[in-house]
Amino acid sequence: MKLVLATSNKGKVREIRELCKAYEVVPYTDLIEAFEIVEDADTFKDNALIKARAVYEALGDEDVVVIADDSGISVDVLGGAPGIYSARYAGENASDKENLYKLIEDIKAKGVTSSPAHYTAAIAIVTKNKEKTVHGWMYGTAITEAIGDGGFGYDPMFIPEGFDKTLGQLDDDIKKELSHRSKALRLARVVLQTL
Ligand SMILES: O=c1nc[nH]c2c1ncn2[C@H]1C[C@H](O)[C@@H](COP(=O)(O)OP(=O)(O)OP(=O)(O)O)O1
Ligand SMILES: [Mg+2]
Repeated sequence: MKLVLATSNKGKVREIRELCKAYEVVPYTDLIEAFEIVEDADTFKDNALIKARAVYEALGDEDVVVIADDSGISVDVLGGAPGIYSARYAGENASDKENLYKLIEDIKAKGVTSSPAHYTAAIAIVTKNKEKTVHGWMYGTAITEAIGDGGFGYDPMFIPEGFDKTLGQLDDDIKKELSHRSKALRLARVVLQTL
């Protein structure tokens, strides 16, 4: 079965491919022109559904299976920010680096050098007559330094629980075991088997 990913994030495509080896995983931008999808819901789940539905409809092939991931980081000392706003924390078209450095500065402004934090991933699966969502979480510590260049997004400032290095430094295989996205995709694979 072919899975079409409703994302334009290359880091997600790489990770989802690695975690869904039994499927042919194709970003929707390989099939049709990229278009803007307004992610204006107030939960990860509803934003994932918005993306998956938008791509399902745009493809115009009722037999296709579309998967979307909406995810983000929540920092305790910031009351859970940036959460669903993670991708636009430093502004509408902010880069990963701009978002990362803004988060570091905002944690520092609280007078601390680290804070408990967690990542959330909601995965939506949309196909003919069916919409399903699953979630996964990864807990750890957000630090006020960026170390390493592995992963993507906020990974250089995130130390997963039980480790003393950031996801920027740790091997990809470790993130693959523990991540919010891996956990959600494990559940998504169960749903896919029922299609
Ligand atoms: O494993 C992760 N490691 C580091 N950072 C991460 C991760 N997972 C999500 N994040 C951050 C990146 C982005 O700032 C936001 C996701 O925003 P989100 O809207 O879901 O994705 P996006 O706009 O990059 O791509 P798209 O919407 O096309 O799927 O959270
Ligand atoms: Mg997005």
